[in-house]
Amino acid sequence: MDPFHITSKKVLTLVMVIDKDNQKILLGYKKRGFGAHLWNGFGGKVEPGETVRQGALRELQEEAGITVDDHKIQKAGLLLFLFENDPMGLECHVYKAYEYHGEIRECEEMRPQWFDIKDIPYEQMWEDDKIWLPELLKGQDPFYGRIYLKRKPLEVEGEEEGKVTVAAAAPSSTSNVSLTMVTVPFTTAQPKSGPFALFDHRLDLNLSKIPKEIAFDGTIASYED
Ligand SMILES: CNc1ncnc2c1ncn2[C@@H]1O[C@H](COP(=O)(O)OP(=O)(O)OP(=O)(O)O)[C@@H](O)[C@H]1O
Repeated sequence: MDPFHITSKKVLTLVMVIDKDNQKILLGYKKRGFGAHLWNGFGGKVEPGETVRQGALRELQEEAGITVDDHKIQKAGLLLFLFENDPMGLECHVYKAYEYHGEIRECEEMRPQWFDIKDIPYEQMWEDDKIWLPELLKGQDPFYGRIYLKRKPLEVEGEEEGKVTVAAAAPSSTSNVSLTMVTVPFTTAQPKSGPFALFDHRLDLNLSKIPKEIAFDGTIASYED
């Protein structure tokens, strides 16, 4: 049995806000939940009754306090995250925006901060971000990626430098009930890049050749712009 076979998916969004003039990117430090203690774009689960784009705009507003005009948020890609021995995949719709309204502010889930594009903290981000984010920044989008992840062992060797409370990866991905908060040590030797390690990936930079409906693993991803 293929350990990466999925039978269902959750639909998620991820918005990257970029200041082209100053060559900066807005990232948020996730304070709790799935991906806690990692820097990432802003996003979350699409709620019933909203389009993927509406979900992306809502999450950006909730997590960073800012809004983007509907026509100014551009689809940058579609990523399918597959976790070993987890039948639930995550279909992540990635957007980019170069303009926004409002004041950036912190909330109880995310702490936003601008980073120089040349100093993106990839070592404290999901390991897959370093696969696709450089392509987005180079304008090599839209892309379609399949990202295979394996749970990291919780035990770490080496000198202990600190403790971090993370959501231990339980089989059901983002479902809150399946996450257990545990405190694990981290060291300088261990990248603080979350509970999953990148196992394999395929990134296709030629999304325009892929039909609007992409069939994979017996399910259909709707690709809206
Ligand atoms: C596996 N590799 C990954 N690489 C890069 N980004 C990843 C990711 N896996 C999940 N993400 C993003 O992390 C956020 C989780 O969102 P998440 O907190 O679960 O959603 P939401 O805010 O709805 O949750 P609440 O239930 O309200 O806490 C969401 O933007 C999603 O796109």
